Amino acid sequence: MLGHRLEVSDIILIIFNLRQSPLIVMLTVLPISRQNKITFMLMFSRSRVFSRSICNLQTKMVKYLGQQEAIDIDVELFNEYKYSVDQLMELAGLSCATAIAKEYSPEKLNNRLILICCGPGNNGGDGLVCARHLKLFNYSPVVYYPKRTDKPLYINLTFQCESMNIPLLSCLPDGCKIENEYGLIVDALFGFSFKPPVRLDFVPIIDLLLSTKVPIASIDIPSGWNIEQGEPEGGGIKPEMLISLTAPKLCAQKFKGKFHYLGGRFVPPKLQEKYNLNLPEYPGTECCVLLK
Ligand SMILES: NC(=O)C1=CN([C@@H]2O[C@H](COP(=O)(O)OP(=O)(O)OC[C@H]3O[C@@H](n4cnc5c(N)ncnc54)[C@H](O)[C@@H]3O)[C@@H](O)[C@H]2O)[C@H](O)CC1
Ligand SMILES: [K+]
Repeated sequence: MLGHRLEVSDIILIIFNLRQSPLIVMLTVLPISRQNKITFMLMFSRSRVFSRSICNLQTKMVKYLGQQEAIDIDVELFNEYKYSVDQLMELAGLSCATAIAKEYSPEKLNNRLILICCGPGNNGGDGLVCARHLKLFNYSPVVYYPKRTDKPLYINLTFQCESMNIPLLSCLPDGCKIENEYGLIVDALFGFSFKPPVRLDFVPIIDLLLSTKVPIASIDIPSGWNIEQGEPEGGGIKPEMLISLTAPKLCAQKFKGKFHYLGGRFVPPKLQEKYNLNLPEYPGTECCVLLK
């Protein structure tokens, strides 16, 4: 033990111990030889008290998922836990609308419009649900949904928006109109199944998100970002808000905007444990929680 060389990992362990143990703090100031001091610390760092402190630390850290892991959890929710897409999408979209309402009051938006940009997959579906709930919260959402899906779920979601007098734009408003009339853009273009680079038909809308000064709230993934690495080379969109769903994906570690929320409070405890998600506590009955 006395011959043990002090390595970086040991120093990190000792620092963690400082959080938990007055004994270690004492050791660092006691007038005993440096080598003995290190020996005591190393012994202690391998003790049960230490393991507990590391355990506490780990349970507090929410897990950031890789792309395949996010897909696996999704598949498991549907196949093993028998949820339907509609159920989860409704909860996901509601949590997005709720998080948005927490940070962007109608007064803060000067009662301006909210543009909801919806993509061809489930991320776009979350956007349609979010639009409907924002309308119920007394906002004025406008949907841009360029590549519609003809599955009944999407036909119904679109119909529900239309029947609530939410305008569905057939073409993208020009940049000037957006700056003047819109207070927020919701990016529901691509989620965790996105494979870069952005295909040609979505380049104009991504370009608009790249150049606009209107704040952007991205659902699950800032569209165009690599799910694991984050912003693409040459720069990507810079949302002010990110609402991660189920659990944040790795790219969320690179998010530098103001508000990072977690929504999609539907993961059964057994599934959370299986994937060590370490999800934060949702306050009371809230459907979203602020991570940063
Ligand atoms: N379990 C959950 O966490 C839930 C998440 N939800 C949301 O669903 C998305 C993931 O949905 P998915 O349909 O798998 O994929 P996307 O929405 O990301 O999009 C797929 C769609 O996009 C096209 N596409 C892919 N790459 C490109 C590209 N480079 N250029 C253009 N188009 C592209 C692809 O062809 C498909 O059409 C998740 O992020 C959450 O937002 C559920 O709502 C609830 C359960
Ligand atoms: K998105």
